[in-house]
Amino acid sequence: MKMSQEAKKTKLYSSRVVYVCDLLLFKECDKIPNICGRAILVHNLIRAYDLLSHMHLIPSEPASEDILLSFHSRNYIEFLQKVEESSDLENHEEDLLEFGLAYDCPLVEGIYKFVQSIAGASITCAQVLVDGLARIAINWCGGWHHAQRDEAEGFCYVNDIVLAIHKLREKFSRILYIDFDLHHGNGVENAFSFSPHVMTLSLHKYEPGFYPGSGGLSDVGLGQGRYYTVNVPLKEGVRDDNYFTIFQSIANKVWSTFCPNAVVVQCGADCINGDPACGFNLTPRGIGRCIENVLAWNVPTLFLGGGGYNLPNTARCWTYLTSIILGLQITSSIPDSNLDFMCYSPDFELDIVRGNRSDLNTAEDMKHLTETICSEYHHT
Ligand SMILES: CC1(C)CN(C2CCCC2)C(=O)N1c1ccccc1/C=C/C(=O)NO
Ligand SMILES: [Zn+2]
Repeated sequence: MKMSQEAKKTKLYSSRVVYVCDLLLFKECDKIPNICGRAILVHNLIRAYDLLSHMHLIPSEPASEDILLSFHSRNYIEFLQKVEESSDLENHEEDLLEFGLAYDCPLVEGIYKFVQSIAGASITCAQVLVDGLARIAINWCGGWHHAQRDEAEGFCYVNDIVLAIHKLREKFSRILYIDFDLHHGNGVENAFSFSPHVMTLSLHKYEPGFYPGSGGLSDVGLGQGRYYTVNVPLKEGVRDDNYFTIFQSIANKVWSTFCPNAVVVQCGADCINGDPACGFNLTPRGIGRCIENVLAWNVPTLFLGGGGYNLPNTARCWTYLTSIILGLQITSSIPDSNLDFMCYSPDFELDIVRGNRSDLNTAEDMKHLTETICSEYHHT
């Protein structure tokens, strides 16, 4: 049967990697406190390594009110719209607090437009995967995993991940969410804790008093979703080999039992050595090995950003991960054509080496975690 032009075009894209390239989005993303300037730094480094020419660049569409309401409450969304219009914020004090817009989620200028833009980028990527226009999509401005249905949390104002997974559910029946961020992906886990269609797997630092405090080993999901929530609580200082070994064991078990037909990966870079969050002792190569495992599954996959407070290191990490996703070898010396070249001093190297701090996760800890988690499947 002769292939139509449209089908040929779609066929062509299906092996492609789509990358959200939108200067307006980068500008909005740079409004987020603590990571101001990060979005364009990441993009500039990816461009300096000439990786853009290997990807299909797409602009981002802002999310409509209806799409935002597919997860967030009407109260929360209408409050964001109201606050954007009003100039006198004084008498909104208690409302701001009620919707989490304080402390680590201070009000940002034009907050509703900001939320539409941030959410829209990940949803645009999900739409590309649903339409079969590509097998892989990347949005380093996404990954805001703490936002809850009716409030901002942990400097996440909108849960773009939940909205993107909701969009993917239009076509895919079993979606695996993997969260490599240093912090537990509580917002995404909460949204799907009752669902057997979305399995959430989060590896994170877990110790008394460490934010957000959820994501313990016994946190396995609820009701129909029991055993579709997987948490890997780790002590501080974890290194590449321990991390990759436990990820590989769990990921392969999840692959063979859950058989996902789509994957969403949150690549928060605050787990990398040198981040001020100072939690784990990983390097981009360690995370790179984990995503190589995911890429080998060959199912539609969406890659998102997340935390990452050492801005040059976050740019190094996500540029390296982009090269892994593209299957390209890139040099470790930062191209001096890069606009922000001086940010990468004193080494001007892409590689981030691990620190000397010890890995508090003992071999017994890792064995216990692996056995407990991998044995869970006898119940289902
Ligand atoms: C204020 C920032 C966002 C910045 N920050 C950096 C700056 C210095 C050390 C780590 C935090 O720990 N923060 C937080 C504060 C309160 C609640 C959550 C977070 C972070 C969440 C996160 O990264 N999720 O993936
Ligand atoms: Zn984080």
